[in-house]
Amino acid sequence: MSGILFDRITLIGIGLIGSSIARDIRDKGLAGEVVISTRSETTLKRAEELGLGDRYLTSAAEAVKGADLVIVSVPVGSSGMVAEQIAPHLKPGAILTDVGSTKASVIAQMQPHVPEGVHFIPGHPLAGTEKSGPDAGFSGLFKGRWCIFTPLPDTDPEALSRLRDFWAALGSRIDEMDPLHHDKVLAIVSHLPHIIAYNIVGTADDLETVTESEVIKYSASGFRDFTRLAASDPTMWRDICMHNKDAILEMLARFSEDLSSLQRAIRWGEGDKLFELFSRTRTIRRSIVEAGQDVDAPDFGRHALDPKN
Ligand SMILES: NC(=O)C1=CN([C@@H]2O[C@H](COP(=O)(O)OP(=O)(O)OC[C@H]3O[C@@H](n4cnc5c(N)ncnc54)[C@H](O)[C@@H]3O)[C@@H](O)[C@H]2O)C=CC1
Ligand SMILES: O=C(O)C(=O)Cc1ccc(O)cc1
Repeated sequence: MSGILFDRITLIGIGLIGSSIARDIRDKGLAGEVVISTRSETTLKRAEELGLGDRYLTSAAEAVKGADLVIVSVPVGSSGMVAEQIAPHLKPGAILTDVGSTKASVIAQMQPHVPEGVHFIPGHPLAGTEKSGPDAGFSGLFKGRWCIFTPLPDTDPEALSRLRDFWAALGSRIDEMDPLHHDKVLAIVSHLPHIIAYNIVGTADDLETVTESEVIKYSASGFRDFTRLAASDPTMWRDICMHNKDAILEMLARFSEDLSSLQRAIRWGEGDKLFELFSRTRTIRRSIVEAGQDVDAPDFGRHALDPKN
C-alpha cells in the first residue's frame, strides 16, 4: 500500500497497459476512485468482471468529469480523437497524460484540444508484452522499467512532480526527453525490432521450399523470439509505424545499409569482419544484462516467458 495520490483517476482504454495501471492503482490504493472508459461495451464489461475500477462508462467525455488524473491508453492513432472528445469536460487543474509509444505525433494530435488550466504531460512506460486487452495486463508490469516523460516547455513543475510520484509508486524509473529524441531512440530500440520481426516471420510464411509445418516444428531456435514480437497487436503497430514514420524510415535506411554490408561480408567470406561485428554486439547484450534490463529483470521477463502467456 502506497496511499492515495489522486482522489479520482480516469483510465481511458483498458487494454494491456490501461489494465496493468488499474491493477497497480487498486493493489497499492493510489486513488480514491477509479473510473474506467473504453469504447467497446464488451471490453468495458470484461474490465468490470475483473474488478479493475469503481465506475465503468463507454463515454470518455462523461468519464473524465471531476477526474484529477486522466490516463489515455489507446492506440496512438486514436489519441487525437479521444482528446477532442474529453477536452471540454476536463476539470481545471487536472493532469492529462498518455502512454503512447510515439510522442511527437501524440502531442500534435492531443495538445490543440487541451484547455487552458489542464496540465498535459505526455508519457511512455517502456514496459509491455505482445499481448493485448484487459486480460493481458498484470500488476507489477512497470516495476523497474523506465517511464519517459516528454513534457512541453511550459509544463507546471508541481503537476510534473505529482505524475512522477504516481509512476514511481508503480515502481518505474523516470526520465525526461525531448519528444523527437524519444521517437528516434524508440525507433531503434523498439519499433525496428518489431518491424524486423514482422518481416522475418512474413518471409518465412512466404517461402516455397520450406513448409509452414516445418517452420512451426523447428522454430525452437532464434526464430521463436521473433514470432513473439510478430504476434503483437496489429492495430497498435500499424499506428506506431504511421505515427513515427520519419524516425523509423531513418533507422530502416541505416539498418538496410548495414545489412548490405553484412551480406557482402558473407558473400566474400570476410570472416574477420563478421567476427568483429559479432563480438561488438555481444558486449551490448552484456551491458544490457548488467544494467538489469534483460528479460530476466523484475516481473516482466518471467511473465513474458511463461508459456501460458
Ligand atoms: N503493448 C505494449 O507493450 C505497450 C503499449 N504502449 C502503448 O499503450 C497504448 C495502449 O496499448 P495496449 O494497452 O497494449 O493496447 P490494447 O489493444 O491492449 O488496448 C487498447 C485499448 O484502447 C481501447 N480503445 C481503442 N480505441 C479507442 C478509442 N477511440 N476510445 C476509447 N478507447 C479506445 C481499446 O478498447 C482497448 O481497451 C498504445 O498507444 C501503445 O502504443 C506503450 C507501452 C507498451
Ligand atoms: O513485448 C516487447 O518486447 C515490447 O517491446 C513491449 C513494448 C511495446 C511497445 C512499447 O512502446 C514499449 C514496450
